[in-house]
Amino acid sequence: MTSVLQAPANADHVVRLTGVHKSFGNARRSVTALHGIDLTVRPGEFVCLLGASGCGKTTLLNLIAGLDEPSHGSIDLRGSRPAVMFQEAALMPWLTAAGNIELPLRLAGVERTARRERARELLDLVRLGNAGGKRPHELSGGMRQRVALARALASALGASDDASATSLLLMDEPFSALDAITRDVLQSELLRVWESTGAAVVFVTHDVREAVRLGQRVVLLSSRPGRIVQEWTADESTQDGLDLAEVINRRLREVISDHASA
Ligand SMILES: Nc1ncnc2c1ncn2[C@@H]1O[C@H](COP(=O)(O)OP(=O)(O)OP(=O)(O)O)[C@@H](O)[C@H]1O
Repeated sequence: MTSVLQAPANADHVVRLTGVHKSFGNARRSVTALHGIDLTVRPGEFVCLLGASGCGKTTLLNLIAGLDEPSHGSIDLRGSRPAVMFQEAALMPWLTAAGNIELPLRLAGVERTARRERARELLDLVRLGNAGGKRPHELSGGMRQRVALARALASALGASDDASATSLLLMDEPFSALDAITRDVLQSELLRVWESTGAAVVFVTHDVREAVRLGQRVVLLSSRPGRIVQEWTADESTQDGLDLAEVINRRLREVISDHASA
């Protein structure tokens, strides 16, 4: 059975996946990307999905975003459609930074003064208060991703000052194309923005250190098909004096070598 449900208003989650399975292709040439995924994300939670290339991270994010449908299983989503942020900022080149942030509000029918005000607030939030009038080609890669983050927040939170804890932001390796220094800065910025908005975040990465730095929970996926093999909480105590990133790295290497020898 396949279903995408709207949860009741008092749900304890922003999204809950139960037995989610996704295959591509037809019966003769079918690829099982995801198998039996059970995952609950609570309001305001920051969850990192970690896995090797091709393990189904993007497929999972697309299903949560409603860009694709599961072959089996259910996705129980609270509130409005989640906002998505990708590796590339994908800004409209003819619009200013402020215009790009206003776009989802415009599409949602928010009136002009309210959306301008909201765009200004969000530009300040991502520390681009002076760059609202610039077009994407005038911005650095890091600045473009800040605009994309503000646009995603506009989409997730709308024009309301009430930064609702029911909103959900999906991020697909948003910093992986940036240099190490810019990535480091944007990771800190994202944590600050997450704390100040209260939105739940599902963040896809193949970088263990990034997952451990950002996530309250790190969920490890295996490959072909993608299954959840283990998950850790950020405050978890580890044995043998290893830090959590090293523990997860070891498990990731085991998962990759199991897959290679299968
Ligand atoms: N539209 C599609 N048609 C056929 N196969 C697909 C399609 N989309 C994804 N797949 C397959 O599903 C599996 C998971 O792909 P997905 O892009 O979700 O992985 P990923 O973990 O996000 O990879 P990466 O980290 O490299 O982006 C892969 O084997 C991929 O080839």
